[in-house]
Amino acid sequence: MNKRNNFGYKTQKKRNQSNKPYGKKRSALATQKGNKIQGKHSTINKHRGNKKKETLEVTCTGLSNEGKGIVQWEGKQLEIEHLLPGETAEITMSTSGRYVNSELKRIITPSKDRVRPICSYYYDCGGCQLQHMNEQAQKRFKQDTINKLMKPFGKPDPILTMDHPYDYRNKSHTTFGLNRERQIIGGLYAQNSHQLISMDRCLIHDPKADEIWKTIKDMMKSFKMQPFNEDTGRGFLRHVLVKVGKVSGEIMVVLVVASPIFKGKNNFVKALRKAHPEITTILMNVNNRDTSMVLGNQEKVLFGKGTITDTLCGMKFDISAKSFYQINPVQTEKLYSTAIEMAQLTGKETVIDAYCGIGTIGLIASQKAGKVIGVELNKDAVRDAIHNSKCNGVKNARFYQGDAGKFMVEMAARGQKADVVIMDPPRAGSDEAFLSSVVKLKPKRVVYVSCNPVTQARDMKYLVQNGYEVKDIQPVDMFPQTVHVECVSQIVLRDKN
Ligand SMILES: C[S@@+](CC[C@H](N)C(=O)[O-])C[C@H]1O[C@@H](n2cnc3c(N)ncnc32)[C@H](O)[C@@H]1O
Repeated sequence: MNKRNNFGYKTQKKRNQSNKPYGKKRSALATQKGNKIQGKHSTINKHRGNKKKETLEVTCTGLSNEGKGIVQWEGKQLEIEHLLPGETAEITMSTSGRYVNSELKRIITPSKDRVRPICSYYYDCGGCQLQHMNEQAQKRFKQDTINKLMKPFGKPDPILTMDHPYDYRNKSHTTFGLNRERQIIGGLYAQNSHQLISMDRCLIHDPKADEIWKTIKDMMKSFKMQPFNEDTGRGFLRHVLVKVGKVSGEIMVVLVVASPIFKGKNNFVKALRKAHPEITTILMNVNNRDTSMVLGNQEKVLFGKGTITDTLCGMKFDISAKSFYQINPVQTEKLYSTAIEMAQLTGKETVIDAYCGIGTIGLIASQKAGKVIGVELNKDAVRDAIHNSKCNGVKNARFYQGDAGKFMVEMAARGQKADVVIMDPPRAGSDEAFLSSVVKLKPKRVVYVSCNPVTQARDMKYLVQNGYEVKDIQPVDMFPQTVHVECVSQIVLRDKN
């Protein structure tokens, strides 16, 4: 058994021993970012000299953007996971060459914001980073993060939080491995690693998804299905992806396998459907590449239509295995309603839905717009968007496959017009090709939806330097218990332009 102190905190040494997949070793350091080295479970700070492991008493002065406690040490700033502002604690510092690994050992004076995490895997998994904070502290942390990043543009509105901040993820993917006793285990990778953490419930997943993958894990032995081992390249089942339509109740199960030869697949599908008659479609996805990407290119429908349908803001959306679909539908409705309100549509406008995924925002906006033009890189998502347009009887929307930046450059070169641009790029944000074309097209309003306010603030700065001003900023908590925060902003063309 691992030892925990009063606050449920385990030491790094104990954590490393838990549920390690057979024969797999935790590797040492990860990537270097500026002057900081990011480690697997702990923050590793660059420092000169060779020192032995030592224990220090420190006081936390604030939180980093990643939710880590900031402490000062010998004139340097260290970031310690799971430490809260105002807390005094013992940390261990171990030096290896030029690198110092600092981590929390014992909390001496706990913060009033500290709670015992309700997930028993919290300190092993790393998928959530804020469960040791109460809800008010999580809310304050996210609001402060957005306020700091958006300071050059004005004061953001209060964050829209979730009433029940658990069970919200409509998509989960589980990985399988063998433990030391060579029994099959299933769970999630620890953050930034391929260390499999055996678990039977993730409190932010839809509970149904966890029941399904556990059934699959229990079926594996009788179907002689081995978990795939990344090191040896042997084994069959790599992951199970489950997507749940929260409103429709439809469920998709994707068996991600290492080889297209799936012996006994009909019996497997029959047994799985018998155990879970609520599953509406089952797919096999073949991923035989040496990659950390979950899904491969080959896909075969084993049962059902191969997609699920869900309802969002009163419209129906078909979702494929590979298409992006927001993972928290309760908060997505708040996000989309805010975005469409910010677009201030009157029924006449030409709206660009850039990075449109399966067309959700554009199709919802089409009810209030003259016409919608959607652009998206993923061809499966574009196919879904076109299908979704037809299913909802939308006549004024067109969707195109391609890079949004290139698409906008071509639009600007052809002298085409757009009144409103709604953009929702991936975490990396947009690019100069896209943003400079927005500046050329001069839409009256840009509504920028983002899951990464750091890149959003960078892109907003470009627009502000090129004729736009920020009118409204609304953070939305789409990912409770984690450090992530969604943000939508309304950016308008300044009068003189
Ligand atoms: C955050 S998702 C937003 C999707 C959609 N707006 C929604 O709310 O469901 C970002 C989307 O951008 C797409 N994407 C990524 N890079 C792109 C690019 N260069 N050009 C166009 N789309 C891109 C991704 O495939 C993904 O569907």
